[in-house]
This record gives sequence, structure tokens and C-alpha cells, in this order.
Amino acid sequence: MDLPDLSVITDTHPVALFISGFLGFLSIYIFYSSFVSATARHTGLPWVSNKRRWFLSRLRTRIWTTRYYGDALKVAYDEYAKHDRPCVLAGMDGDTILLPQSAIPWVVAQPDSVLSVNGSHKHVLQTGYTFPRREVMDPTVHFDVVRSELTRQLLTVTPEVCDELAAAVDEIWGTSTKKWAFVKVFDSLTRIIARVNNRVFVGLPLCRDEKYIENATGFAEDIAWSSTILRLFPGLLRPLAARFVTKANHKHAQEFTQILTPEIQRRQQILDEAGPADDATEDSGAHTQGKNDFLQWLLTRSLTKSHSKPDETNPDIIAARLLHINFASVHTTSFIASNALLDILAAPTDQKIPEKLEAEAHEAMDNAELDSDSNVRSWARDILPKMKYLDSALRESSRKASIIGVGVNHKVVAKGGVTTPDGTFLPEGSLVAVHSWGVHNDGDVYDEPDKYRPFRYVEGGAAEQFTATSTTYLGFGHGRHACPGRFFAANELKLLLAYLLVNYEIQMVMEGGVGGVWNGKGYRPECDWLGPMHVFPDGAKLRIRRKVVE
Ligand code: HEM
Repeated sequence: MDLPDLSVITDTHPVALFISGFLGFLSIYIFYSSFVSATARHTGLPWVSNKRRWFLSRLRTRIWTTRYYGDALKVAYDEYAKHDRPCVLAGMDGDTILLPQSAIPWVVAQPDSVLSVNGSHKHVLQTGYTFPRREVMDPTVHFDVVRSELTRQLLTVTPEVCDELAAAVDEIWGTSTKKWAFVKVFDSLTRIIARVNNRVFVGLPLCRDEKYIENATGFAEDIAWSSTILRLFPGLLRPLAARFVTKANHKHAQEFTQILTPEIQRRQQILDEAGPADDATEDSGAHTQGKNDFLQWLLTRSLTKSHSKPDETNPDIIAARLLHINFASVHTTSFIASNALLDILAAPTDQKIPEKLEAEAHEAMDNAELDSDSNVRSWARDILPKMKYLDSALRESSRKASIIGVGVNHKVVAKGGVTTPDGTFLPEGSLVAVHSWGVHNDGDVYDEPDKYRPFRYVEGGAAEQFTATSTTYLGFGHGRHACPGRFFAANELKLLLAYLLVNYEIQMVMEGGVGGVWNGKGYRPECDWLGPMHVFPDGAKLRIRRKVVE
């Protein structure tokens, strides 16, 4: 038998090789998406689609859903959820069973052994590949620290938040009262928030270390991209793809860990020298040496609450937990801050929204406690509950521009699947969620949903706080896995916006980027869907100048 001439392969032009590789990948993908993937497909539930009956309709529906995610969400909500029916949202990165709002109480009541939020996080973020240490998801000790220590110490850390916030804003936005400057909204607020959050996560001086912050925010951005790309690959090919796709993640994680490790070891040594404590989390003396931040809470927790694995004293594990907390907290908060600021500035000028919010901030400030040591009125503690109009404005922005289109995400882990009370079968391994974008924009739920009405939650005696979740407000999710960092985020956002409104003249501008040039009459550049990610318009800028203090 004649052997094939292998030199043909080795001599092939690189472009031909690339095209063959691409076609090979596409064939595998089509086979995969049509026959193998999509546990949700076996439910017999209808797919959300734009209704055209094309050749390769399933593949093309996936492309349509991914390309026009916002439209797909609208179809899913109007055609199914509004009629109390479930459906499948099938994207290039897999399928999600979307349940109607009536299913929320049942979903959030299921034990983690039936519907797992952790399973959904692992899938969505592809933590097995994108995280430097995948073990930090089992158990998620750092989530417990947000839920307990951070929430309990909210008011204690507020003076530090105020201090860092003022220092970061002054440095990043500048203090010139004469010259106008331009700042990119999302970019500058992300840098400010990253510093403030890390003041509470690791304290001074690390929170001002540019390399540390660059790696923390860089890693968070890598996760968003790399996990999205990895989900496009069939499971079998992911380990191979991950070798290329997650390079930046591992570089940022490695540098972050290198910078943080000496501080971890220094504190561990202090804890060792102080000897055992009955309950180190309550001990702010010898064991903490005055440090009261997230890192210290993680370290003291590792002394009192033990897990068989991973080793909670290993600096690599501690750094990986801090990277994940940075991911969960920085861009989420700056997304809401950026939208809230643009909404406030773009509100019809006759409503005088910025002026009202500034007056509220001033009033709260004037009545704030006078610090006996510094003789300065602090932006702290007691003014936070007083800014109820700002609280309402934040909730309204977060309703209009939800950070995610679907919420209350779970993975079905019950053996053999589970059936909802209305008879919908959810196969094992499938992903389940409910509508957040849809319900936030439903005219039967919110009067004039397209309008930005910043004070709708305080008008007419209404009293819904920014942090209060419900089946119709899912900006922070809902149920026992709702965002545990929302109380911290709400305080930080109020302090930040109040500081900006009181201290700066701020005008909206749009030079290029999404939406073009702002016409000066209230046009506001909008967020856009990039697949399931709601992305803030990158080009949105502000023209700012520091006010002269009288
Ligand atoms: C305004 C800012 C924030 C927004 C909009 C936000 C939004 C969310 C949402 C929607 C979820 C649930 C996801 C789902 O339903 O699938 C979530 C979960 C979570 N968030 Fe936030 N978040 C914010 C700030 C923070 C902060 C500051 C922290 C930590 C300091 C944090 C830590 C977490 C954690 C640990 C979870 C997972 C909870 C669990 O699975 O049990 N978040 N967040």
C-alpha cells in the first residue's frame, strides 16, 4: 500500500493551515452545539429566537442571541416570562433555562445540593482555568468574610473609606480650581474605587501601590474576557484553549501575589508571636497590631475556623481570595457609580437633580458629628442614612442599567435533575436563571420604566432602600446568595458621589466612542451588551473643575 505524502502537510502555507484549523473547529462546534451540548435542550422548552427558519437554525440562533443579547432578553421576557412560561436562552457559550419571576421563591429556597450558586460561579467564571488557585471556590471563605466581618465593621471602616476616597479623587481628578480637565468616567472611577476598596482589603500603603492596583484590576478584566472566550469552546478543548487564553490572568495573579506575600508573612509572624487567641476575630490588640482590614480578618479566621483544605495560611491561597474579592467588588461598583453619575448629569436641567443631591449632601454634612480630635466634620457614619435621595438615585440607575441581564444564577446539581412546582424539568448540569433586565423594564412593575426618575423610591411615601432586594429588583440578586457586599458598596457609592457633587463642577461630554458627541441637552451615552456583559461606554468623558471652597 502506498503511504500518503506527508510533505504536503508540512509544506502547506500557514494561511491554508489556519483555514483548515478554523473549519475543523467550526465542524466540531456545529456537531457539539447540535448534538452534544445543551443539557437544556433535552427539556423540550422553547428556544428564544428571532423566529426565522434558516439553514442551521440552532447555530444561527445562538449567534443571534450572542450578537443581539439585549433583543434576545426582551423577546424572552415579553414572549415567555410575561406569560409565566420558562424558555431556553441559547448563546454561543451555552444554554440558560430562564424561569419566570413566579419561580424565584422556589429557586432561592432550594438547598445548595439541588441548585448551586457556587456551581454557576465556577462555570460562568471558568474558575478551574482562570483562577490562580481553583481551590478557593471550595469553600468560599472570602465570601463568608464579606458576609460577616465586612458587614459587621461597615461603620468602623467608614473613616478609612472617606480618607482614601478624598486622597484618590484629589489625585485622579485633580484639585485645580482654575483649569478644566477631562476624565474618562469609567476608567477614572474604577481607579478610585480600586484604591478605596483595597484600603479596606489590605490597608495602607499597599492600596496606593500602583503595581498592586494595576494587577488587581488587570486580573478582574482578564477574568471577564478569558472566561467568556473559554465558554465558547467545548469542554474537551478548554484545557488546551486555556493555555493561551489565560496567560494574562496568570501573569497578573503572579505579580499580585508577589507584591502581597511579604505583607501576609509579616502579619502571620505577628500573629504567631502573639500566640493562640480564643476568638481572634474579636481580638483587635496583640493579634492585629492595629490592622483592621479584610486581609487581617482572613488571617485571624484561619486561626479560629479550620477547614481540612485548602491551607488557609498559604499566601498563594490568601492572595487568590483577595483577587477574587477584587473581581467581585471593583468593576461592579464603578459600573454603578459611572451610570449613576451620568444619569444625574443627564437629567432634564429644570429638575435640578445634581443641585438637589448636592444640597442633601451639604445638609447631611453640616449636621454631621464634629470630630473632637481634628475639629473637622467627618464624611462618616451618621450622614449615610440621611442621604435618602442619593440612595434612591443609585437604586434607579441600577434598575435602568443592570450590570447583568439575568440574575439569581444557579447550576442544577441534584442527581438526575429536579422539577419545579409548575412541572418544568431542569436537567442535572443545566444553568438556571431569572430575568433581571426584563423585570426592571416592565411597565406593569415600574411606572414609566424608560424614564430615569431618580427619586421614585422616596416619592409618595415609598421607602425602598438601594440595598433591598426583591423579586422585581434584582440589581444585587436575591435570596441568601444575594450580593453580600452590597451594604459596603452602597455606603461607598453614597460617600463617593456626595464628595464629587460637593467638590467639583461636573459637565458631561462625549468625544467619539459610543454615541458620538454629547449635544449638551441631556443626551446620555448608553451601555451596550457585549454578549451577556453589559458594558459601560468606553469613550464617555466628563469635563471637571474643582470648586472654590468658600
Ligand atoms: C454596586 C456594586 C455591586 C453590584 C451591582 C454587585 C452585584 C452582585 C450580584 C448581582 C450578585 C449575584 C449574582 C447572581 O445573582 O448570580 C453578586 C454576588 C456577590 N457579590 Fe456583589 N455586587 C457589588 C459589590 C460587591 C462588593 C463591594 C463585594 C465585596 C466586597 C461583593 C461581593 C459579592 C460576592 C462575594 C458575591 C457572591 C455571593 C454568593 O454567591 O453567595 N459585591 N454581586
